[in-house]
Amino acid sequence: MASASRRVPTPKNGVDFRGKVVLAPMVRSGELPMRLLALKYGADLVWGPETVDQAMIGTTRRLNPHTQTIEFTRLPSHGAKTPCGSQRESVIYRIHPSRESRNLIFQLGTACPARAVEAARLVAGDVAGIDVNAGCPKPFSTMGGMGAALLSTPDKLCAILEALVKEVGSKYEIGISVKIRILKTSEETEALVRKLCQTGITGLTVHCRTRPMRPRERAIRDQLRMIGQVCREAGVACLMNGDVVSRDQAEELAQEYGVDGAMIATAAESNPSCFRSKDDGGFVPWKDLAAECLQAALEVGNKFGNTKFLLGNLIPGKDKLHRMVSTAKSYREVCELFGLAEELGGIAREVDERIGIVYDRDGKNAVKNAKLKNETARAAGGDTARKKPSPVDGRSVLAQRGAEVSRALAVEI
Ligand SMILES: Cc1cc2nc3c(=O)[nH]c(=O)nc-3n(C[C@H](O)[C@H](O)[C@H](O)COP(=O)(O)O)c2cc1C
Repeated sequence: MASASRRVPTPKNGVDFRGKVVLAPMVRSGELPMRLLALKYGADLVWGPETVDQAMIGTTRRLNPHTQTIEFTRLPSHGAKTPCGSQRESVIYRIHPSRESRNLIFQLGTACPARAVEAARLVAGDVAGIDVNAGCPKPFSTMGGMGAALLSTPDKLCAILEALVKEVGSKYEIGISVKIRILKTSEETEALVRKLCQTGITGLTVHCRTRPMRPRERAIRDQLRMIGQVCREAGVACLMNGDVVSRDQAEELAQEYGVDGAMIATAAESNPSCFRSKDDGGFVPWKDLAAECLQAALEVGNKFGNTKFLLGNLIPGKDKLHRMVSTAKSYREVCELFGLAEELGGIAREVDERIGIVYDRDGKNAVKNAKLKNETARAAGGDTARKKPSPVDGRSVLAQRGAEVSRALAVEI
């Protein structure tokens, strides 16, 4: 891959993007289990999903003793309480310090330098870099002046990056970077990239689509060489993004266009082993990846709904397991569908319990969010709280279904 003549030095606790093939920031798809899988299969760095500054500000950082993860949690913003006065905290961001911190880039959604700094300071000690999202075209992002809207307000974008470099990058010795889209003309993009490279950032990722382009439209690479050149002159590492599907292809493209590395999104969403080169073993079958994803989700106590979403990306839509997983009501049920009840049943039961899912006599789900429901019932003088979940009798319907499915699919674990 291309080497720079002049380089913005890599901060002590940061990472150099040069020579790297990395997992893209993806809301929902880039949660912790997927990042761990991508790292396992050779991603050099992983971006977390965009997190809006205001969502981070006001969170509490704590170590979860069950999972050894760092969680940034907050109480629901509406302030509503259960009748007994307690509130359920939601996890806004979760990091596995020993398995990913040194390779994790936190991506911020922001439109304000002061708020960006306040939010970034909360995670700066736990990550290798802070990235600003200046490429998301979705209305929820652009309406607040964030994401791709920042491409139309380059002075604001530069002010945000400069504030982050000064107040967060230098103090925590990590890199600050930005992810942009290409603009309509090469001249416009060049002017923007030159400006951004003067802010003190260490890296820039360019998604080779313009703001109005849909994800299915092919990425446009004809501005890439110029962007790589401008970044190289300024000593800023440049990653390309858009329609990159594997490590081998990423390395070829980076060489061809004179950029420092590549970022992969949708190809990694459906197969995170795309980061492994052919020589090292190449792509892994989806059944193995789905089972590994489930295991990682249990280990880190991932939100159940998100785990089903991640599995839904890995399991082909036409496979009947896809639908069965999507209607599953507990981790234990998913383990049985995969024929993994023996290996993972114990931890699945534990995690289900922690997230408030209990089973009824038949081994089916009894109550979702049982803790909350029990609290409500207790406060209202009801008796739901006294009912304990019964152990599963014999061979449950779920177990039978799981065994059938895993036989049919010959899931090899
Ligand atoms: C499910 C999903 C979520 C995404 N979320 C983000 C995000 O949080 N921040 C961001 O900068 N881009 C986000 N993107 C865009 C990707 O990072 C990437 O730029 C885009 O998908 C193009 O890369 P690809 O052609 O490899 O898919 C998202 C894309 C997908 C598919």
